[in-house]
Amino acid sequence: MSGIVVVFDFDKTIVDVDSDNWVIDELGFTDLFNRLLPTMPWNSLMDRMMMELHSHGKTIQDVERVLRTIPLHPRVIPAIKAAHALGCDLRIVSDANMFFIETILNHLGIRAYFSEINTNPGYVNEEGRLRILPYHDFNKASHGCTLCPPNMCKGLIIDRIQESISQENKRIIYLGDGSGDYCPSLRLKENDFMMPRKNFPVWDLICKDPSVIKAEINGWSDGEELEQVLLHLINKISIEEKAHLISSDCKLQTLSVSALESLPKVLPVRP
Ligand SMILES: Cc1ncc(C[n+]2csc(CCOP(=O)(O)O)c2C)c(N)n1
Ligand SMILES: [Mg+2]
Repeated sequence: MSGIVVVFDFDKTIVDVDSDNWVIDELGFTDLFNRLLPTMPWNSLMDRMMMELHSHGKTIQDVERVLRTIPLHPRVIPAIKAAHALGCDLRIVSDANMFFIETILNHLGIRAYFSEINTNPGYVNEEGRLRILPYHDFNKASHGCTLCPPNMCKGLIIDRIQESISQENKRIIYLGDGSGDYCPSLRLKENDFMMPRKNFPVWDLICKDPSVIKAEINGWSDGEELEQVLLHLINKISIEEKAHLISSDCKLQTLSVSALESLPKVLPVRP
């Protein structure tokens, strides 16, 4: 395992559209969705829309069927497989939901490449209706971050990932497109990498004042560039890691030589 954790956003990063909009549009519920959007938070609206789909006779199989046709750039899966083969720990942080993400990843045969999926819970209830719940239960307590939507602060999730890897000196590469990916980008450290999708909301937010981002910024436009930039960064970090190992090895050798030199040349003669 390399010393790299790659954190992927899901919608418009791994898949090329918003999975929520894809399901609503493909099943013909766009108008109702647009009418309700001004009245409630996005995450609560998705739960409500799943109820609407169910009461209009749309089944879980209908939802799964449209999820299996979601558009994806052809270089994204090879990029994920290559990063995994190079020993990176791959994780997902997404404001979509577990049911959509797992259905898509299982269909694509890439679920097992990810060690962790952090997203809103999504499950089929006893009536065969999909429930979508908030990642943070904002009715109990607010997560306290003003940059993020009430149901999910991706920055808090990055904090937790950083804590879990802090002993191991690992570095993070974060890929994302949306405004929800701005908060985590502010929490990355000097040795980390931010890969914002060019001309998407997180890119525009970063461009307003790039100096507040401590991580190195590397943009990408589509799946092909995502693959090129990601593999370039992994390669660059691996070379740096090797150089660091060699230099610390040299230091050890120098240390042991000087330790030998400082030893008394002649053993003291016992009286
Ligand atoms: C202006 C505006 N209104 C509402 C939303 C909400 N929204 C749209 S798609 C999506 C899922 C993102 O998943 P992922 O985190 O995987 O990209 C969410 C939460 C938005 N992004 N922008
Ligand atoms: Mg996204």
